Amino acid sequence: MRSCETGEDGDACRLPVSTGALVRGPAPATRAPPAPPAMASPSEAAAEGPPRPLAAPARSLTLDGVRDALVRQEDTIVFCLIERARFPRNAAAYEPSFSGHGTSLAEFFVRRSEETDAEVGRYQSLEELPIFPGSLPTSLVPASSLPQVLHPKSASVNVNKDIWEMYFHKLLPLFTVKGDDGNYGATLESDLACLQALSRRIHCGRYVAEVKFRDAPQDYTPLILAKDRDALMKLLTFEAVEESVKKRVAKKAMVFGQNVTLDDKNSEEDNTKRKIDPKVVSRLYGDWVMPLTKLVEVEYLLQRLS
Ligand SMILES: C=C(O[C@@H]1C=C(C(=O)O)C=C[C@H]1O)C(=O)O
Repeated sequence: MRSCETGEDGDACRLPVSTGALVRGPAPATRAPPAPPAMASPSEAAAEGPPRPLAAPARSLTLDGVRDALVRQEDTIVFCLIERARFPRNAAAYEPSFSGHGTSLAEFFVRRSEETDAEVGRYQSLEELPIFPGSLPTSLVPASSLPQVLHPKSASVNVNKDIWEMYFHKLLPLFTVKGDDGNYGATLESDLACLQALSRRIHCGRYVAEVKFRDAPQDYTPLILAKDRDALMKLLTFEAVEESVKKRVAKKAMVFGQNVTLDDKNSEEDNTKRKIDPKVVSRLYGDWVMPLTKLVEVEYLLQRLS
């Protein structure tokens, strides 16, 4: 876990074990020759490496349980954004090539971090999906056999490329101030924490889709067979839930981002200076996090019967 965790419970942003959270499979593909800097497309990413075999469905997976996990992950995401907002934009870290390298410093850092993560077994958990899955080393940690709940083919849905584009090109300019303090290492560390938190949340869409399918196979099956994306999207959408999510994350940004002081006189004034704008967090969810979660749900369902 990275530095933006709230502290008291390092594993609390995960799905509870009863929902099949600690889902593991064998390590991803062994290291390939040095990969080109271009990112894999979501479909390429899904295609890379053998599908990880999954065991029999856990009976305890419920929509309420997965939604509870999503609520808890909101805390992690808001704290991660607050951490990143401590640094200015530091745009030089994202420029296409640095010191003769074919990638940005950001991409270089994420690729190297993911190699280490792969070696320590991070991606044996199906809740963790790499952003650059193409050339990862094998895990040094033996895979353990924990309950596995996702459908093997659908489990590899990976929209990390879209998350990367959204984060760097749309979101970052909305919550960081222009400027450059040269502190690129810490900045990128906190970017990666944001990306991983967003990725975990958005790919929870696979668990949501699995539970929705199991709850109503008679509704989903004909739409899956007809490959009717629009109808699937309509069926899995709950607008009232989405409205509550947007309101709750804005409130969390307001509460977590306030300056807490012991001085009653100053506290009201300080509270107007938030560490992150609640409207940005609400927009992040409304415009990107929830649509991408639903895209994951649809993609998962389309492969659910194969
Ligand atoms: C995740 C779900 O599916 C959809 C996506 C939501 C989200 O990303 O928060 C909320 C409601 C649904 O429209 C769900 O039903 O809980």
